Amino acid sequence: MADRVRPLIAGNWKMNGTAAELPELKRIADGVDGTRSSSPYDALICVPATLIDRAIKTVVGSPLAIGGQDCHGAESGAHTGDVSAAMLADAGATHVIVGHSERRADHGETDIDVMDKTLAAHAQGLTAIVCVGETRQEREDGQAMDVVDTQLAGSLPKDAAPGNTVVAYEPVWAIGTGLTPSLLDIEAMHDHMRQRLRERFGPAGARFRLLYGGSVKPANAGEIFGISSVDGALVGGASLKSDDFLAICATVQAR
Ligand SMILES: O=C(CO)COP(=O)(O)O
Repeated sequence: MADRVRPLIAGNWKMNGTAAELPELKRIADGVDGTRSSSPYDALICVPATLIDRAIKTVVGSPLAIGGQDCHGAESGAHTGDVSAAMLADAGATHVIVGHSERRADHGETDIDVMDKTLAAHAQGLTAIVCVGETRQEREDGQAMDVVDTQLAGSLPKDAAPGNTVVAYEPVWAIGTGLTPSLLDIEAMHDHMRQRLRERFGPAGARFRLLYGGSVKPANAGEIFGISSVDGALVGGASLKSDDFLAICATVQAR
C-alpha cells in the first residue's frame, strides 16, 4: 500500500453540462474528502470548456480540481472552434484529457495529434491525461496489448513524466456500455503498460498514474481499485451524479 501511487479519481462530463449542473458539481466538491494535502486521493472533474471558468468558481476552496476534455496542439491561430491549452490554463484548468477514443473516432485524431496536444498541455503547465484502449474487434483478435503499445509509444512525448502525464486505459467497447474487462484482463493490461513505461522512462515509469476507464460505477469501483496496478479511474456517466461519483471516491479510500 505504502508504495502505491496516490490515486486520482477523474470524471469526464463529455458533452454534458450547463449552468444547471453547477449545483451537482458543488455537491461533488463538498463531498470530496479533506484538503488537497490531507485527502487520500486526488479528485478531478473535466467539464466542457464553456463551463471551466464557472466550475472553478463553484468549487473554490475544495480539493476538487477542474480540467478540460481536449486541447489543440498549436499555441494559437486559425483553428475555428478549437480551444488551446493556454485558454484552458487561463480559465483555471489544471488538467486536460487528450486522445479520448471519442475524439480519435469522431475527429480522426492520430497518435501524432495526441502527442502534439500532450506537448501543448505540458507547455502550459497542464497535466495531460492521455487515453489509450483497444476496440472490441482488436481485443477479439488478440491485438489489445499491441494496440495499446502503439498508442502509448506514439502519443507520449519524451518529456512525459509522472508529474505532468497520467495514462488512462479505456477499452473502447467498455465505454458507456456497462461492460468491463475481467479484473484479470485489467490487471494484465495495467501491468503491461507499467512495464512499457519502465522500459521507456526508467524508474520514473513506476510512478505514472495509470487509470482505468469504461463503465466504472459504485458497484464495481471497489474491485477495480483492488487491483494493485490501478491508480484510479476515469469515470464518464457516473461522474454526472454526485452520489455515484462520491461513492466511487469512497471505495478508493477504503482500499
Ligand atoms: O469514456 C469514459 C471516460 O472518459 C468512460 O465513460 P463511462 O464511464 O460512461 O463508460
